[in-house]
Amino acid sequence: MALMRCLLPPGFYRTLYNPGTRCASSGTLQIKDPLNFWCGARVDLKDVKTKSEPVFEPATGRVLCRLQTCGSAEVDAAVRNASVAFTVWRKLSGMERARVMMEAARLIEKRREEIAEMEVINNGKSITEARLDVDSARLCIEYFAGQATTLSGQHVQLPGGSFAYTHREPFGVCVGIGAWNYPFQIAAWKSAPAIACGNSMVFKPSPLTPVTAVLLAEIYRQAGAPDGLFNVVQGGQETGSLLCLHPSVEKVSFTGSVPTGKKIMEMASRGVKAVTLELGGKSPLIIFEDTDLENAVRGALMANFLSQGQVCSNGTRVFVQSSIVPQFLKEVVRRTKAISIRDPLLDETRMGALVSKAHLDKVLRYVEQAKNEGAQVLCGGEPFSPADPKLKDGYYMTPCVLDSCTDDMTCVKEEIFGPVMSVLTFDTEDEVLRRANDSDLGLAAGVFTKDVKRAHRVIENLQAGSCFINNYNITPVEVPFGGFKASGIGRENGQVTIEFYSQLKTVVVEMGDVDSLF
Ligand SMILES: NC(=O)c1ccc[n+]([C@@H]2O[C@H](COP(=O)([O-])OP(=O)(O)OC[C@H]3O[C@@H](n4cnc5c(N)ncnc54)[C@H](O)[C@@H]3O)[C@@H](O)[C@H]2O)c1
Repeated sequence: MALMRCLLPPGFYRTLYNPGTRCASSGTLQIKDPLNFWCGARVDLKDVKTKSEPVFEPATGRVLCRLQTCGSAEVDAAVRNASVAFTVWRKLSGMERARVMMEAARLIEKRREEIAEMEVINNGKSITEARLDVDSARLCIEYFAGQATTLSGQHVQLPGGSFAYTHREPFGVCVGIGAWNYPFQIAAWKSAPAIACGNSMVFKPSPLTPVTAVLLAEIYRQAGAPDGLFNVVQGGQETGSLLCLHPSVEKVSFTGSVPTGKKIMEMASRGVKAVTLELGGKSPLIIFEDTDLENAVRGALMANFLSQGQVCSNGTRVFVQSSIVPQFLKEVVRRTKAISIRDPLLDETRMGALVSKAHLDKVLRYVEQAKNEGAQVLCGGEPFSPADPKLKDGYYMTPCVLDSCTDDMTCVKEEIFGPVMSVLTFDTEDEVLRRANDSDLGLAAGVFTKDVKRAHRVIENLQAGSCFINNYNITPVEVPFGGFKASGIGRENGQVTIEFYSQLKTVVVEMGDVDSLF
């Protein structure tokens, strides 16, 4: 196995993460920086005139490090490095690529706890969820390692013994741009299909959560990937734009909000580059009166409160059939009030901190606006200070259930991206379908009912890319994930994703003479 070839002198790393002294409590863990990575190593920009900005630990509000953001020279260096890696990587067989990917998956498993802890201190989610995110990243890399070995084309017989064949080729340098809610997982969900197909990647995490993508870069490198196969450049909008507009970039895969997705598409269109867009949602969850109420309540909680409600596919418009509304609300509120909000690094914590102070304030404003527009707060929706004094400056709020919601309210129309469930009542199937589809977004949807015919009929008529029957927010890596309407273009995970990270070449082979008209 190749050791990481560090092009920088020792001593560039400021605070070394030391598992020997690990103390799983917020406010104590240190991150290792710098966080940029290309040429097979972390790159320190401290001598380069570059912008820097603070990175916070949401659980405590403490500054974790200062982020060194990349300008055009750094983006260009990373893209050039990725171009060089591409020339090597594309020539490997699927089996050879798979071997590196499987080794990366093994290293992720070995470092699971460390990666999960880094995710927690940078994102604020509970360690239990962060571990599952790391597992999802590993599984995705394993899955696409398998896909790499099966990439194949089609043989088409033509008249006179002539024939054609097709095969899938990589694009070249792909750019990945990530959101802050699943930092490590997004980096894996984008890089795994990309490199399985023979591409290289330059990845830009959100500036709010820059810490863990670089761990993935180190892991790929340690697993034997060539220098430059997976690079990390840090920064915000400006760095992202430089990546999208770079002439050597062939494809952009983006996860984030709808307004940014539109800008990405516009920039990519200038170079007629392929795009994958994984954007926002305002998804409906429909609960019929014949449902198993216990499961429906569990489903509604999973659809709203994972990752402090900061999940794109969340079913935040919960439509409940009139006859079961009282029982449903009673049980949902009881369980929501019982959610344990504590230090996210503790195993027993079920809800941690929101990603930033600004985002917390935005979510709280949505709750205020909902009240002003006539919604009734059944529980939560307030800033929260956990008992532990070191968490007093963290970004916590109590999970909120809103009743008496109507379709025209802002909380029902806009993606809040926080722990806020809006409950709406309905009477008939036709009515709920019309209301559920009344959105520009179409990421996900769910239905709870014991009637199997109704379940399929409703799903068939829902305008959403990722649908669930009698469960919610289940995302196995074997299953494609992505949205309809303004929620996106393309898919992540599942076999079909190979099509979004490769291009089809057709070759026509003449076995006879050329039949010329001239
Ligand atoms: N569909 C999905 O799979 C999925 C998954 C996670 C999050 N999301 C969505 O992401 C959003 C929350 O994430 P966010 O706040 O980080 O989104 P965002 O759109 O603000 O930012 C996403 C990324 O884009 C970068 N960026 C911003 N402006 C850019 C520009 N002009 N050019 C290039 N890059 C630019 C940011 O730095 C960040 O890395 C929510 O809407 C959520 O639904 C979708």
